[in-house]
Amino acid sequence: MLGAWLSQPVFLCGWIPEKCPKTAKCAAGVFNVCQLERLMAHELNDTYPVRPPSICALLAQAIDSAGDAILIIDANDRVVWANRAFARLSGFQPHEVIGEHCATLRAQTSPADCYSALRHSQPSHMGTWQRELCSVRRDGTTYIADEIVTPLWDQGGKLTHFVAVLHDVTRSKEALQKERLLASQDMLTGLAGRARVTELLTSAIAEAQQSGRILSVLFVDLDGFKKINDSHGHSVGDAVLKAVASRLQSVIRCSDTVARFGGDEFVILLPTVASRRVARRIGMHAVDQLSQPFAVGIGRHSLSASVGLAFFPEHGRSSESLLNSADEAMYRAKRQGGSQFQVADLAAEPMHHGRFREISAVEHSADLNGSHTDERGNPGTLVGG
Ligand SMILES: Nc1nc2c(ncn2[C@@H]2O[C@H](COP(=O)(O)OP(=O)(O)OP(=O)(O)O)[C@@H](O)[C@H]2O)c(=O)[nH]1
Repeated sequence: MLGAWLSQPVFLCGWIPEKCPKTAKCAAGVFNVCQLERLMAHELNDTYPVRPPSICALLAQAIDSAGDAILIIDANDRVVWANRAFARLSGFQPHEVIGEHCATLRAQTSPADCYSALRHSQPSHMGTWQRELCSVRRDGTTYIADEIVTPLWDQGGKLTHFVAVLHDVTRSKEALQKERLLASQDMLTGLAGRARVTELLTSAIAEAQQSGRILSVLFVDLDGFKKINDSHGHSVGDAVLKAVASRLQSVIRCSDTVARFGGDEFVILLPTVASRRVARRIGMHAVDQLSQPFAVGIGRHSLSASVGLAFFPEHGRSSESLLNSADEAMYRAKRQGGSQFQVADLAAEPMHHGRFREISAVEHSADLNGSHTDERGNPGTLVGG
């Protein structure tokens, strides 16, 4: 890191040619670049017929040409120097920021974001601080930079400056945020996404543990959905997925959640269901709803769904194990011809554990020893409304 070596006088002394009579003294001493330059100009005049190039100028040129933005800030948080990459990143020309307080460059001005405040925090083993900061550009937009801050000390051990090397991470941060949003919300149907429902399930498990209320998860997978895409195109497939989402929402209460887990898979979370019988009824209702033809565009499209149901705690004590159990039951429904509903069955040989995460041996044994219900769903039949 450029910022790191700026504070290393040994590196600068290494520049001194072999003939330098002061090499040993230089290597042992602590000099800043301009002191070193003065020393060399003075001491080497007799040795060298041609004066060496100015180290200050060379370093200034090197730092000015660096790819990452570099700021030098004094101990009172005022900018004393900025390079060209900083101008490209922020839109501020060096003369516009020199003399300014660093807080004027920040999107939010928190005293903790100032450089002088870093003195109170522990630096890394390299003697630097690394942090991520949101700063403001000249045009008012913001950028996020990974910043490595190196302190500079004088000969008396007093902190005089900070060198901040800023690496722009705005794009990767935005991509990550977009990815998170996509995972928390499904853009096509507007339903919760996989990450969101997993989060909700985890907190519902914690609440069910406290309250002892019944919590269940339904895993819904459409049967033969690929055929709709293949025969009528993706846009019809998309419209059918949206219609599936609204039909599934019609079978739940507002305290429940329907999520699109991915592709043609949906999850229904019933965090506080009145009884196991009600949960089974909702599962069968979902099968029934999705077996009614979908009128999309000019055509009517027949579809069906396989649904698996798992209860906390008997079919799993974590979000992953519950989802695995519901998924396993859904696969059993599919293997038996689809368009039906099955309850997770711990007696059956697990076929698909691990699709979300392997159930741990402890968890599985806890499941086997738990109060397993003997209730089963009736495949394909709708009981009640
Ligand atoms: N239109 C559309 N199709 C999607 C989307 N996401 C996934 N798919 C398609 O959904 C299909 C899911 O594959 P499968 O689960 O094998 O489809 P299936 O025909 O229902 O198979 P079974 O589950 O075995 O009955 C694939 O063809 C994907 O291309 C989407 O957002 N829109």
